[in-house]
Amino acid sequence: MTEPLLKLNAVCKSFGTTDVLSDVSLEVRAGEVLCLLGDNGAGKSTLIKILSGFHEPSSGTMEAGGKKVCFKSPRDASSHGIATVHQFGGTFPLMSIGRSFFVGAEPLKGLWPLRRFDRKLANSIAVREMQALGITRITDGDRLVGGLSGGERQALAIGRAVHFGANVLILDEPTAALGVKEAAHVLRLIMQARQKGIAVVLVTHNVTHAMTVGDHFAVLIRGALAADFHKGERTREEITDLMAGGEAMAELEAEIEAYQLAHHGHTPEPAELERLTHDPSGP
Ligand SMILES: Nc1ncnc2c1ncn2[C@@H]1O[C@H](COP(=O)(O)OP(=O)(O)OP(=O)(O)O)[C@@H](O)[C@H]1O
Repeated sequence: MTEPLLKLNAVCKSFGTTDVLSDVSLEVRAGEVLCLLGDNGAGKSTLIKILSGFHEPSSGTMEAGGKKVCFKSPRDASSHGIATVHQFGGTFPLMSIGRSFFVGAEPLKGLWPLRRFDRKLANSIAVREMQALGITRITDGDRLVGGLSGGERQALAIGRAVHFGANVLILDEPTAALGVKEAAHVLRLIMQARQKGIAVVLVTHNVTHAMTVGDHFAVLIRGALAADFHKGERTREEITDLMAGGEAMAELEAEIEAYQLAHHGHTPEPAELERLTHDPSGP
């Protein structure tokens, strides 16, 4: 088996007195899609912010390419080939496709002091990369990003990451808010990235999407790694149950059963049920 491209060893993260991640150990390898699953507030975003250099772990260590790393900023993470694409592609609506593709790494032309942005080159590369990802409708790099569909924006962001040599691609809910066809296209882009040997970390709430492209699955429940398994090791029902906090439902069922036993078979009244369902750790 290949060396993991990214590895977390017993990572914990707290904000003040709030413990958000506890003792998370996880790895992702080249050419693998790791799906990070979990209910709202489980800690998925916090985990990917650690992987992408937005947050430092409170304790625990991280390795990239077999070497211990400590990312102080997103720039540190990107210098190790880690690219993060945020939910809406993280692109700038009022920028052109060519500008947005090269933001921070603009190709220049002309001699100093007249060096300036090479719009034609930027546009042609951006359009070529998008077309290579199957977005053949885009032929004009001067078009504004704001006029692209959600799937096209994802393609722009993924194309950009691949063009700049990412070896780990972190995608935060890339199919949320997309129609069925667009979501399918984004899933195809993920498969293309995997075929190129890129490690993909995919955050999603959608079990179907995860099961379609995932090789490796990690489920977070209240900041802890509740399950870490590979394709074929769990059924869809088991994954759905884990994601929906199946253990919380099992606890509630046990509490209702105990109530019925203690109250001669009566089911709890609505007020009592509310008291039972109230999760003291909730908001
Ligand atoms: N900067 C912060 N300061 C304090 N608490 C935070 C901070 N960031 C996140 N949290 C808390 O950490 C917990 C996990 O949040 P996180 O955003 O990582 O969850 P998530 O799994 O990504 O949720 P969702 O699916 O809803 O996006 C939440 O209870 C959240 O309120």
